[in-house]
Amino acid sequence: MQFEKYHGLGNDFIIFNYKDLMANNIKEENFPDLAVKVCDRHTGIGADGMMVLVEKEDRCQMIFINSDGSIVSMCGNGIRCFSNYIYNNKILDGTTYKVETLAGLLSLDISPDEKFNVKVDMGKPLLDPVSIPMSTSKEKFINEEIVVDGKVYKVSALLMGVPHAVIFVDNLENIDLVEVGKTIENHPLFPQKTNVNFVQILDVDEILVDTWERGAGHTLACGTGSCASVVMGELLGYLSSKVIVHLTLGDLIIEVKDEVYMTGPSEFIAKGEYKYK
Ligand SMILES: N[C@H](CCC[C@H](N)C(=O)O)C(=O)O
Repeated sequence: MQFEKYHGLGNDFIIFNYKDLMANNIKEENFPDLAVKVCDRHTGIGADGMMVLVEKEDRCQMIFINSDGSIVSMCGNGIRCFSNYIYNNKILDGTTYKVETLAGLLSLDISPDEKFNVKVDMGKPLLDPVSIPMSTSKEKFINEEIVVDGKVYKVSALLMGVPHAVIFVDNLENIDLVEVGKTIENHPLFPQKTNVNFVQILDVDEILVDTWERGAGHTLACGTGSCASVVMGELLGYLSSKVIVHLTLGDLIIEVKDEVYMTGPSEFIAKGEYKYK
């Protein structure tokens, strides 16, 4: 099957077209197994996740699957890569794309410059535990304490398309991201697990974010996680409503208005033929 590989600030994805998968007799029930195999960085192509594009009348649908095979509703860096694929393959016209996801219908404004910057309306965050979801009787879960290996972490949780836990720290270098991230990802408070974002504030409009992703592990960037971090920082009075998020390979601009807007680049890496066994 024909694939294309893209990355959004190092968060990398393999994209297939649904029609091509069907033509190769790949059933939807095989998508999770295909994702695990194609995302393997030794025996596959290698990626943090896989996306399948379904062409529709005036929009496209994005099916997103983590590298562990879990199907989830949304991916911020992924949807910018997805729009790059749409543009390159001339699937939709114009420079505003509508993309259907399990988190809802999203609107993307593309500027096909050399960095292919895209502004995505990421929708509204949800803070009620039922929506996230969380197993707690609290009305909101903000700056609540979770103990990991004897250390107390102040955790704030929200749904930004997908579940996110946000932890503000003095210095990212002092955090055992893998250990703490993995523990909170799988904490009983999160019945569908969660992504975990560690945030270091540089200024009211400038932060560093490092993310342990549900179903994908430590990634170089997380778009929904960057949005979640700014939403929570603004809510707590730490941040302004427009923030530069510094990630390993570059920056995202996050604006919290009526909805949350994310602007950032994506890059085509390769295309080719993948043999699914
Ligand atoms: N990397 C993605 C997040 C994927 C979310 C996925 N890890 C999950 O919620 O299970 C992003 O840029 O928003």
